Amino acid sequence: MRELSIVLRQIAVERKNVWYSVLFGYIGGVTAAGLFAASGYLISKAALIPPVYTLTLLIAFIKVFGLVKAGSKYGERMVSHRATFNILAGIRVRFFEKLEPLAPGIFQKFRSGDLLARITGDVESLQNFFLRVYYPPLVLILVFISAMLFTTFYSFWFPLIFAAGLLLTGLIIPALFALRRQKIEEKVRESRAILSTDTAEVLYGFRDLKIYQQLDEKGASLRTSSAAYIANQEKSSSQSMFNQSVNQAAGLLISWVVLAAGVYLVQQDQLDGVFLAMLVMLSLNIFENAAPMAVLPPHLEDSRKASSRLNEVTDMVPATASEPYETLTDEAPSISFQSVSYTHEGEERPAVDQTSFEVKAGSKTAIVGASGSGKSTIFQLLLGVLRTNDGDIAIQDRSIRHIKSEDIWEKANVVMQENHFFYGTIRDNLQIAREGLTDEEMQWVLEKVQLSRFTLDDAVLEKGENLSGGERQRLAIARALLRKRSLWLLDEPLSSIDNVTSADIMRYLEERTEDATVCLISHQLNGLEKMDQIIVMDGGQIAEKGSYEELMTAKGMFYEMKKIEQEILV
Ligand SMILES: Nc1ncnc2c1ncn2[C@@H]1O[C@H](COP(=O)(O)OP(=O)(O)OP(=O)(O)O)[C@@H](O)[C@H]1O
Repeated sequence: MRELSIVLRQIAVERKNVWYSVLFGYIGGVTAAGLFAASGYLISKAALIPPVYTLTLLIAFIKVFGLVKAGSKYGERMVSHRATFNILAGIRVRFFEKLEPLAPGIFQKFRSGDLLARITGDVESLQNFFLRVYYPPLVLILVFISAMLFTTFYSFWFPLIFAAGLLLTGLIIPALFALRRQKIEEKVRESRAILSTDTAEVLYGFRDLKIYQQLDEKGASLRTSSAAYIANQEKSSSQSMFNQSVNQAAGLLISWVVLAAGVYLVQQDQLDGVFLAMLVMLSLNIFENAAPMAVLPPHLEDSRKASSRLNEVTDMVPATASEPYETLTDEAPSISFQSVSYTHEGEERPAVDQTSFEVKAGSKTAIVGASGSGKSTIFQLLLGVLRTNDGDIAIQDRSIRHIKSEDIWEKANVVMQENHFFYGTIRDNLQIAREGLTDEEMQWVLEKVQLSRFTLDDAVLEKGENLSGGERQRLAIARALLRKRSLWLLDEPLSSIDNVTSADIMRYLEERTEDATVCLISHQLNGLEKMDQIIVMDGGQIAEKGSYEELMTAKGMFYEMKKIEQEILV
């Protein structure tokens, strides 16, 4: 049951609606049984030609039962569904709250399609836990107990038959079917996850698949996984119908037993024959309600599996700061790396290996080096997205272990190689920089990054698909410029922009970041002359560091890189 804690906790929050569901369910069940029983009694009694007022009274009873039954069934549906939607909403919020701190590293463990299947399919399937597993058995047992108590007045045999029937239809038959259902439900879940993963891959990789003419092949594989999911769902539904029908047949059989017992008792003069139809009708009604119990174990199993899959994600321990928490001031920060090492999950070679360097407050540092030398990993460690395996990082002389990542993100302007853009307008994408931005401020900054040909109302498609790589980079810089922060982390922010535009924007950035601490990752070695410090990375380690002049005089790696760049440019 531990795995169901995610849903049980939300049910506890909804306990008022849960109790109402049970109450309305019980009233509905008892009045439905009363309606059937009174109808049976009315038919038998009418055959004996009683006084009219007896029949009138019985008809009035039936009408009242009918009305109360309809009202309470409606009430039960309403509160139980309200509870279910609230429970699902609560689970989704909880799941997202847990997911948020895991977000940067989550894709190392889960594929996005699989994660989507968990967030949508698994959460959705938990609706069956409350609606079919949690409260209906309670209602059923209460109605059965009431019916058994009622029939005790006629003979002790009836409650015994009812109890045996409840055992058969509520426990034995569902348990017998449970195993078969388990297998098919497992297949449904598996095929749903495969379909979701395949769909996400085709959607994300659509353009490349088209260019590499692999779309037909991927499309065919997607159709196969979709057909497998549909087939498994069909099998699951028909099996569920079959199980319910068998349980219903068992219920009818019990009603035959009630009839046979009743006939015997009438013959033995132990029961008035006028009650026979009433008892059979009562039995027919309550065993009809027991039929859905056949699908209870699979729903329970399904909910257990769905919860476990959700727990697999939420049980991941996020890389968080530990107490005592330290907060950063708004001043330009100093940064210090002390023998920092980090190895990405699943990798053997450290991406950053025993790296130490200092960045003075308000200084400008460039990090250069071959592709894969660990430059971006340094930024991720600095932002607290990744936590060091070894060594320590300090910002404003405070260990990053005690600084919440949100605090670092709050203080930093980050422009990465790839930045996310939302579906909407240029304005929507700039407004996330900070609250209260005016159109004038946004237009002004667009001019500064040479995007003045765009208006604030121009559309931006998902992930900025309708913008060129360079335009996306400039829009990301514009967004950062609007934030006005004292720490700038720029990871090749101008790599897709032509040299002239890039030099202009760089000049403007220099002006705007005069007092800020700037760390710039760059493949271009031009324009680094003004940097206070250049760090040259090689295979996760610092090969050399110093000012431009120092490195050029040392004639080391930087000097060689610069020579190669010049040869290429000539
Ligand atoms: N999420 C990840 N999972 C596993 N390995 C990773 C991950 N990200 C980076 N790496 C590995 O870590 C090493 C350093 O990568 P990093 O992105 O820091 O290099 P980089 O110097 O920024 O490269 P580039 O200049 O191409 O951006 C590389 O060998 C890379 O393959």
